[in-house]
Amino acid sequence: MSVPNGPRRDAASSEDPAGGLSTATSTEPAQGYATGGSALVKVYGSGAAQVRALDGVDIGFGRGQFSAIMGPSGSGKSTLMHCLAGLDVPTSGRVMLGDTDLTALPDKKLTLVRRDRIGFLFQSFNLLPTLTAEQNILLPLELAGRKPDREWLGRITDALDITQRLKHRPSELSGGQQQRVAVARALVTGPEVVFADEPTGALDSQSGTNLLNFLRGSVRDLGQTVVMVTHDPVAASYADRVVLLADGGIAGQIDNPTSDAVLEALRQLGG
Ligand SMILES: Nc1ncnc2c1ncn2[C@@H]1O[C@H](COP(=O)(O)OP(=O)(O)OP(=O)(O)O)[C@@H](O)[C@H]1O
Repeated sequence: MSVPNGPRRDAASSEDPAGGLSTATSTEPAQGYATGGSALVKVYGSGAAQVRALDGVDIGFGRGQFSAIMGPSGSGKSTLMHCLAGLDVPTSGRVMLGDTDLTALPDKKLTLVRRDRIGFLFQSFNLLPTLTAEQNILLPLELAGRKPDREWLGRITDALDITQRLKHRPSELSGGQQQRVAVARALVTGPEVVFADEPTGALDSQSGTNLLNFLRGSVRDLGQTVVMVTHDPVAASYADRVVLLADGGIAGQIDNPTSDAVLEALRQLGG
C-alpha cells in the first residue's frame, strides 16, 4: 500500500517544516505541538476507590510525527489518549490541539473540534452496519455538512485498495478491509491528528502490517500526525517515537524505536 499525494495539508505544513521530528520531547509543554497536554491529572472515583489515572503528565506530539504510547496495563495510555482527543475531560491541566485549548471549550465546540479536526481509529472498526463502505467513509463530512473531495476520496481508497468494495456493507468485507474503510473515514476530513487505539489489535498479522505501513506512509508523504496506543512492540517500531507511561506518568521515550528496544523498555517497566 502506498500513500497518495494529499490534497491539502494546511495544518501539517506551514509552521513547522521539520515536522517536529527533532524537537519533540516528552517533558515540554503542550504549546507549539500538533497535540499535547500540560500538568494533566485525571482522577476516577473518590475515597478509597479513587484512581489517579494521570498524575501530572506533560507531553507534546510534534506535527507530522508518528508517535506510539506504550506502557503496562493500567498505566494510563487510554486515559491520556482520550483526554488529548477530547473524548474525556481531565480533572485538571490543559489539553491543546494546535493553538486550541480543548479544556477551555464548551461541549458543543468540543464536539465540532472532534468532528472537524481529529480522526479516530479504534480496534473495533466502529462502522455503521446499515451504511455502505463509501457512506461510512463520508459520514464525518456529511455530519459536518461538507462536500466530499472526490479526487481525494479516490486517492485514499485506491491507496487502501478498497475502491472495488465501496458499495458493500461492512458485513460483506474482511476484517482488514473493514479497518481500511475505517482508516479512510479517519483521513477523509484531512484531520490535524489521527488518534489510533490499538488499530491492529483485531487484524491478522499481514493486514496489521499493511495498515501500519499505510499509517507510516501517511506521516511520511502527507505530513499526517498520528498518535497510536498499542501493546505491540512491533507496531510501535513503525513510529518515530515511543512515549512510555507508568503509573499515570511519563516513564521515558524512545526515538526511532526498534521492537527489541521497546520490548526491553517495557520489561524494565514491568509491563
Ligand atoms: N472510567 C473509569 N473509572 C474508574 N477507573 C478507571 C476508568 N477508566 C480507567 N480507569 C483506571 O485508570 C487507570 C488507567 O486506565 P487506562 O485504561 O488509561 O490504562 P491503560 O494503560 O490504557 O490500560 P490497558 O493497557 O489495560 O488498556 C487504571 O487503573 C484503570 O482501572
